[in-house]
Amino acid sequence: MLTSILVVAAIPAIAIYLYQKLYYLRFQQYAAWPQLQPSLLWGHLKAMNEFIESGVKQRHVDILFREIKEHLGNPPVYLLDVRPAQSYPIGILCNHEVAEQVSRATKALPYSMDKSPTMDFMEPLTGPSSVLTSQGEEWKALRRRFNPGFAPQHLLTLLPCILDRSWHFFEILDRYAASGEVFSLDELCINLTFDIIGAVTMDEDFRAQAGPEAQSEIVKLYRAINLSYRHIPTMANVSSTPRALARSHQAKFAELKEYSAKGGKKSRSVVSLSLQDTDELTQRILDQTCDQLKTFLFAGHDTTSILLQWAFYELSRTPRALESIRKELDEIFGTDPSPSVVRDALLAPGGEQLIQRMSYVSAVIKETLRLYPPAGTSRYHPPGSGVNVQLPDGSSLSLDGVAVYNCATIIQRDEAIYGETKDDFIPERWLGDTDTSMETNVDTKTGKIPPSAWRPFERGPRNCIGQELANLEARVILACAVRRYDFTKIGLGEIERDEKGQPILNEKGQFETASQLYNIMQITAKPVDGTRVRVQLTPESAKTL
Ligand code: HEM
Repeated sequence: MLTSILVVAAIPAIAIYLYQKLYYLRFQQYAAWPQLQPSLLWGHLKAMNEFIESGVKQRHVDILFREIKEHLGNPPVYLLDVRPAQSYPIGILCNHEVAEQVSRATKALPYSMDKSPTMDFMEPLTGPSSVLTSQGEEWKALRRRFNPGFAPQHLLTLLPCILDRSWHFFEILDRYAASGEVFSLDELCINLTFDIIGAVTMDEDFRAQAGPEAQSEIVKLYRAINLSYRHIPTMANVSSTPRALARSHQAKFAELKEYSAKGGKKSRSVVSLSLQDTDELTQRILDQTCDQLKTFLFAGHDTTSILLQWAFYELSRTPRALESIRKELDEIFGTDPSPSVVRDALLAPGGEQLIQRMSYVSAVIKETLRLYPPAGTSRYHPPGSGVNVQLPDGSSLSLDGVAVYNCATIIQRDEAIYGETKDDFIPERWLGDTDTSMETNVDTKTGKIPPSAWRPFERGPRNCIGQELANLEARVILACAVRRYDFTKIGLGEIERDEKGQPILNEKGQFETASQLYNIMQITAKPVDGTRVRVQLTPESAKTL
């Protein structure tokens, strides 16, 4: 009897305790952060849902984050309390100076802040020991091991391979130009960049562009994995495909063992670098190498293919930019627009210097990655770590316990930096500072754009190891393609025409479009419709046939 009375009496006390605890978590713990009005039970989940419902539901979270930031009056950072959906809140970093403090090395954090557990969703794809998600000394050792494979001088030796793989791409485009068929540029670009990264990582020809019959199993598996992330991945498809990948990689290692035994350790492919100094292929080494291969294969093709799609699309609706890029290429390679002319010049002695002269091409790449960064970084330190950042007003903010996200989509469209043209495709803004390398990226001559306000490859020690490869691929492919083809977007983002069937040029020098092409989240940020296009040979190219 007494026990029952005590239990009944304890209920209000427990309820009050729980209420106070929840009240603290929702309204006090992170009160220093700008944020939407939280609800006691749901934090910001309900409010976020209202934002999701107010627009196209599939849109990429970066677009949603941007809308919330504008709603909040453009603070430099803000908080989304997504507990209990996740055990920690998310901090959206919208200001380049704050983002820079998260990504740079400090005395206390020589490899910058740790990667966030929000990255765990990548594990089925990249494995537990991936260079992308590993931390501390383990990460440093991996990075050191792979750096030689991405040194600028070494990358130039890949030029013949990049050009060779690109040839299939141009052949396929020629076929589509002849048939007039509508096709997915996404599929073509993915297959192209997969073939290139296959050669770089494994010295392999995956024949991704050779059609479903001839494609390597790995290509099909990656496609399946990627699609499984389109919606919430089901355990079945996410867990089985990487296992199959692992089997496939392990078969490769057996070959490699033989290859190494013959003294073939000179290659700088990821697989060779991963196994260098290895005398015995233990299961641990096999597993670790497999994780790195999975990481490089994925990270090395997906993002670059997105860059190409958006670049072709933006050029197709910006006649001024298309004219400028073609003019630059005419000046460098002569007026014959055949890709073979560009290839021959690039492969001839001194060809590398021609790449350095492609300022406008680089500006197009830089501007495309500014508007449509395919990826970002997220970092986390648990409560009590003592990690703070300084906000632009000089105040200090604790990041402890918050998974912070450097939202490049927001940062790279900051009106305070890019002005009223923040949402417009203007490659010219980069002329005079077309260096796409994050290490050497410097202020423009006018000093207007701070280096940290352009961060598609992220910055600091955990920046993208493959950025120079991506830049090289994109420059070579654009240089060969933009004078040969005219792309026309079909469906979403299609150009509007007047009653005479002519495109309508707006005051920004771009063709008006009837709707807007946008990104969705499919691991990275990619165009929603796979970039459906039609392609034609340019009149100059048609003449050379
Ligand atoms: C346009 C193309 C690319 C973009 C926009 C891009 C973007 C990024 C970003 C934002 C990160 C940081 C991710 C994070 O902190 O979670 C990153 C890391 C990484 N990227 Fe890329 N990437 C591109 C191309 C490539 C290529 C071609 C490769 C491989 C050859 C590659 C391999 C990697 C790897 C291995 C990391 C992890 C680096 C580390 O933590 O040390 N990426 N990339």
